[in-house]
Amino acid sequence: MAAVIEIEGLRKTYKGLFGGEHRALDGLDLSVTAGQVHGFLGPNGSGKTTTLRTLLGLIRADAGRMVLLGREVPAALPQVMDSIGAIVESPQFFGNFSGRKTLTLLAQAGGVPLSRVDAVLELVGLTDRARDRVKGYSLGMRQRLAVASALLKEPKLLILDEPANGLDPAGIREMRDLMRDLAADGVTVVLSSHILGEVQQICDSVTIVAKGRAIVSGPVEHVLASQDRGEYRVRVDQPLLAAEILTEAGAQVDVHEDGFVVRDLVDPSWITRTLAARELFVAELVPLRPDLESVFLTLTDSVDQQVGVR
Ligand SMILES: Nc1ncnc2c1ncn2[C@@H]1O[C@H](COP(=O)(O)OP(=O)(O)OP(=O)(O)O)[C@@H](O)[C@H]1O
Repeated sequence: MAAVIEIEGLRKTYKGLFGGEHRALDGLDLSVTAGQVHGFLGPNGSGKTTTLRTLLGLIRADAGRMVLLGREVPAALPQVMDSIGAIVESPQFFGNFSGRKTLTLLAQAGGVPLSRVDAVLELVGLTDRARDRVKGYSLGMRQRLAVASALLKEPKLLILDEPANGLDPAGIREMRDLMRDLAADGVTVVLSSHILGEVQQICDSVTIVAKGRAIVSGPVEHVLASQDRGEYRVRVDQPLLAAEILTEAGAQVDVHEDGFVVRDLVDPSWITRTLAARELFVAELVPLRPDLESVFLTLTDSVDQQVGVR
């Protein structure tokens, strides 16, 4: 599959008013394949917005290479911009205009056929409220109106900075369904977020950034598998004795208040066999699979520690 976004070695240092410097991007790499929903994740201040703004030509990088839809940018931005919809800052709408009027004005200004207005209203699920004034819209509806405005040009690539910010669970669910529908229609979606549970459900692939660098990237299941430590939580009568037996037999065991966890295990049946041989019978054996949140915290913490010891 062709890459829709390709970024290599992106660097950006902000210069402060009094001669200070802040390195926001420190050689960042990012690759997004066509037709995917890609999560661009990182803690606050890790460089997500700076990356997206640089990609869209809103700020200038110090170094690095960026390719958008097969064209080198920023040089080719005028040629590719019509194929890209982006929301990198909360768009401001006139509260007294209706959703339809807002989109109609934007369509006219952008030379987009007016038939697109009803199409995008339908896509984002705002048809029923299209005649209402925007000032009566919920935050979720305003977000959907913003997405509708970004979809007017029928973009091949949609870039959204924190689309779920400030939304309640129902709003987040609507946004998630919308992203999936767009991807099913062939639109590549890149969204930055730190609502990781949602990202895990929406995204096909992710890039996790910390301190201006990508620390892991790939399909969600690969990223999760890469951090799988083969852990199993065991519940059994006499947990302390059981933990001792397994440790003596060579297992890595962490004892907790409510039982124990065996790590780095390939075959969980080894636990049941080993304990049964000593007349201890396992009541529960639960694989502990990492989720995106635990992977994110482990990886970004380890970057913090590396920077701390430098
Ligand atoms: N215009 C600016 N001038 C100086 N420093 C800036 C500027 N914009 C961003 N920064 C700094 O650059 C770093 C990266 O910021 P950026 O907004 O790209 O991070 P982010 O990952 O999008 O964070 P968040 O999740 O909080 O939006 C931060 O330390 C931020 O304070």
